[in-house]
Amino acid sequence: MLDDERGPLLRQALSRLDAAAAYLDLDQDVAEKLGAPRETLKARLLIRMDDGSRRAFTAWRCRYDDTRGPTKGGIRYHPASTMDEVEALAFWMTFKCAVMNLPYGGGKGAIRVDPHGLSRAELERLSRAYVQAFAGVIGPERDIPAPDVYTDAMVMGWMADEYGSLTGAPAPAVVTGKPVALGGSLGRGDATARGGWYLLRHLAARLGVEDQPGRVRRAIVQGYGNAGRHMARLLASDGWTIVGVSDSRGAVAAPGGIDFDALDAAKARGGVGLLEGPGVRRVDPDEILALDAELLVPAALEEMIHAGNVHLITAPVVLELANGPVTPEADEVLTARGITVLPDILANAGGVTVSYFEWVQNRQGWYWGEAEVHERLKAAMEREGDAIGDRVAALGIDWRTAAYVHGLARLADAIAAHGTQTDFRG
Ligand SMILES: NC(=O)c1ccc[n+]([C@@H]2O[C@H](COP(=O)([O-])OP(=O)(O)OC[C@H]3O[C@@H](n4cnc5c(N)ncnc54)[C@H](O)[C@@H]3O)[C@@H](O)[C@H]2O)c1
Repeated sequence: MLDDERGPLLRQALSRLDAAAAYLDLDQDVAEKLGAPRETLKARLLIRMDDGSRRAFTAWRCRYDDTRGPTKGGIRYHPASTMDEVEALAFWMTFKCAVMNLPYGGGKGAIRVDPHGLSRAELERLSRAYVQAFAGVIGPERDIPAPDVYTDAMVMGWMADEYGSLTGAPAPAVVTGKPVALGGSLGRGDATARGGWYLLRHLAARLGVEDQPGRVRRAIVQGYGNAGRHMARLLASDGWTIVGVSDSRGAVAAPGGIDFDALDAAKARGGVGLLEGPGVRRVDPDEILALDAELLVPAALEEMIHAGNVHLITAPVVLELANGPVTPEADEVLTARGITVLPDILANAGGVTVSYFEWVQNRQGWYWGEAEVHERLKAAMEREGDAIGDRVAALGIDWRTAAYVHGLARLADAIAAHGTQTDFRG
């Protein structure tokens, strides 16, 4: 194995694999196969800017493991993206798909770019250039991208269109998270948050945060973006009071709850920190972690909760809508303090689950109503939440380790089912 080629973020992600492996009787083949990505391709995307100049952007696509099916994972547009980050995210996708029992392996992609600095036409040219560069890797049966940070349905629509042009026929199943008009699934827009919300509602009694007469349930949402915004509204619809929110530009505390229309207007004007209203006060982003609350939802980026700020958290339950928002050191602190962390590979798996539904609908050419999508998502979250909860109880371990054990058991079964190991042993 090419250990030295793995970056720090991927190594950190792999430490979760080692922790889970201790609870399973695994063949050596499993560690060897999952210890590094199957392939990571890098390209230099050269596009024409609106002013006539040409600019190059670095891009990657990683297919981490495809034992359980075609690789699946989003594409991120971010100025700080690295190959290491892409590979760590692809590793998480491998486990997330296994945890949810989706017939997929894990992949991920990125372009190192600040999309806010590009015009819409430049963004479209860049997105199409990405598909041109990686057209030999992606495909409905091989590797299926989706949106991630700073990419959305519009970007996926361009990508599906470009792939169709290159191959000579429309192929909607090549990406998920498309606009509904181009074969996207109803219910995909809020699927990540909705999946986390279904999971929380189902496990609420087990976690001690069920609705009870006279009980106030307060939540903090770190990262008021795609996932965080939907989550805040879903929680509020269930009687939760949202007492703090943040984005990359600021944060507010609102002990009496938040007016979401005013918050969206503030976000559109330049960030949630611009929200004003009775009892609302602007605070430093980390300060919201210290607010009195029963639930903290990290929904921004990786490593936002670390050794330097974990001590601020008082909420007894943390639900990870972001990928990798808690560093392993911070995670240890939370576990030692008895705080329950519902891990990313379960808690934010609603997005990829509805992406799977979208792919199934595209392949069938048969489209489901929104209620059917919600019902199937709810069933999937509850089924895997219960199965992981059972491992927590049986093994006396935290939810993250139990989720990894759950996913790893399925991956190990698939690796064994390929059958070759016995051919070479007596
Ligand atoms: N959208 C999905 O379907 C989906 C699915 C699974 C996981 N996720 C994960 O959820 C996270 C958020 O994704 P998204 O699609 O909502 O992206 P997004 O870009 O819509 O939202 C990210 C939000 O985080 C905020 N943010 C950035 N830096 C911050 C900081 N330092 N402090 C506070 N807030 C900060 C941004 O301002 C933005 O509001 C990512 O980790 C992503 O990988 C998203």
